[in-house]
Amino acid sequence: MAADVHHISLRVSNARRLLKDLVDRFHFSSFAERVEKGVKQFAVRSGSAIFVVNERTAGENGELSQAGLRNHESGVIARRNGFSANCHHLYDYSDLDTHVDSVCNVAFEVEDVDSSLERVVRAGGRVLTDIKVTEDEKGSVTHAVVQSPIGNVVHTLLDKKLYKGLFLPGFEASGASRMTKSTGRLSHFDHVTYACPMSSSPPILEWYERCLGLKRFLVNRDESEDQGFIVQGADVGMRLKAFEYWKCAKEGLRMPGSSPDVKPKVKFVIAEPLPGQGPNQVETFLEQHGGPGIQHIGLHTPDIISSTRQLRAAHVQLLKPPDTYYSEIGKLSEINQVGQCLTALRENGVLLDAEADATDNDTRNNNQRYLMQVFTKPIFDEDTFFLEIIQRCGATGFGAGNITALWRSVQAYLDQREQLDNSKNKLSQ
Ligand SMILES: O=C(O)C(=O)Cc1ccc(O)cc1
Ligand SMILES: [Fe+2]
Repeated sequence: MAADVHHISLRVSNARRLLKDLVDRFHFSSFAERVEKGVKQFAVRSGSAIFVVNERTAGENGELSQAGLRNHESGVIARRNGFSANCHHLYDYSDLDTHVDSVCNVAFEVEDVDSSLERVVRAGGRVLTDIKVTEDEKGSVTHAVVQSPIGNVVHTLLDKKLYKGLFLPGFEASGASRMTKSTGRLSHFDHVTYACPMSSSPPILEWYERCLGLKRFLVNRDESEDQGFIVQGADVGMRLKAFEYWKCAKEGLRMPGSSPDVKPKVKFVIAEPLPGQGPNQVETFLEQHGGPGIQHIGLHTPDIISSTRQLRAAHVQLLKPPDTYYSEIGKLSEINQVGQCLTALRENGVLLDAEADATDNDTRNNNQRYLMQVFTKPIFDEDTFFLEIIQRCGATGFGAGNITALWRSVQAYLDQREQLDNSKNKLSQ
């Protein structure tokens, strides 16, 4: 039974460069690392959101790596500080590697790896790395890795109840030159959005429910359970379906980290293109990434205006919504009603969507639940991954207005990139 996201790992060709971006621009703190010959893994955090940046090495896929060490299937074991591990990216699995930078592992902290894995196997899921115990002087951690039904995405299931160390066995505190304090306000992972091929969501939802016990979550109240939430217009066409981990208490399981410091639940969103569309951002992702995978991650902040100001000051490029967004009918009163400031939102390109409550006839309360969002430009070389900054003020889903505007902001960016690439190609011909 999956319970909560422990960390999310990325596999990139230049780990230090991404680390520097996450620290200098997104104000993550660099706190733990595992740097050995041929292996680079860096852990950074902001609030409870932890990214592990793993560097891809040339011969990783089952061949000898640069350090002359084989991957785990060859069974070559390294011993270091009394700690046994294969000389590869720990708590990860690389054989499904893509040719581009990618976010490929959502690691869940579970109550009991044995029973979680048993459930996966019973439900027909594929185990990539069987149960392993890693340990150092601070205790031990049990983990296993399973394959998700989505492209190169895997899930590490880990239990660290018996561990008192900084992060995970095998990692050490970052060297003094790299150790930094988090100065940003990004507090936790809010959601992970997968880009998937057309009509692929039913078996994906079924897999997550059967194997990990995650349950369907309606994106908003206009969603049909069967069809998902369809966002469609002249220039927009996408089907969204979402799921989240279930309140495990109902099934007699205690979540790790239960009160007093329960982390908010992370949601998972599947985005599929709709039939009959022209080029669009979901297809672009599938093409450039070489298959389905994680398209973006929403990071929560308690104050999106101060966060976006801080990010912009650090040269993070945020996508702008269409010019007309803030002058749409009703937008200004929606913004005023919840007590936000149009100028501050517009200045930072932040979108606001209020969740109207069908059962509540008191208009004063109608628009009290809302959310604010903005996308960053892609943070890898290819357009295969970007971050989203999100602040929820009572709203738990996603609003149609914002989704459309987010879609348009991404599409405008991609179209501009394509034009630029085309003119560059023409010049070089
Ligand atoms: O609204 C959100 O935050 C989403 O995650 C929905 C979404 C998914 C994919 C896109 O390309 C654009 C928007
Ligand atoms: Fe999102």
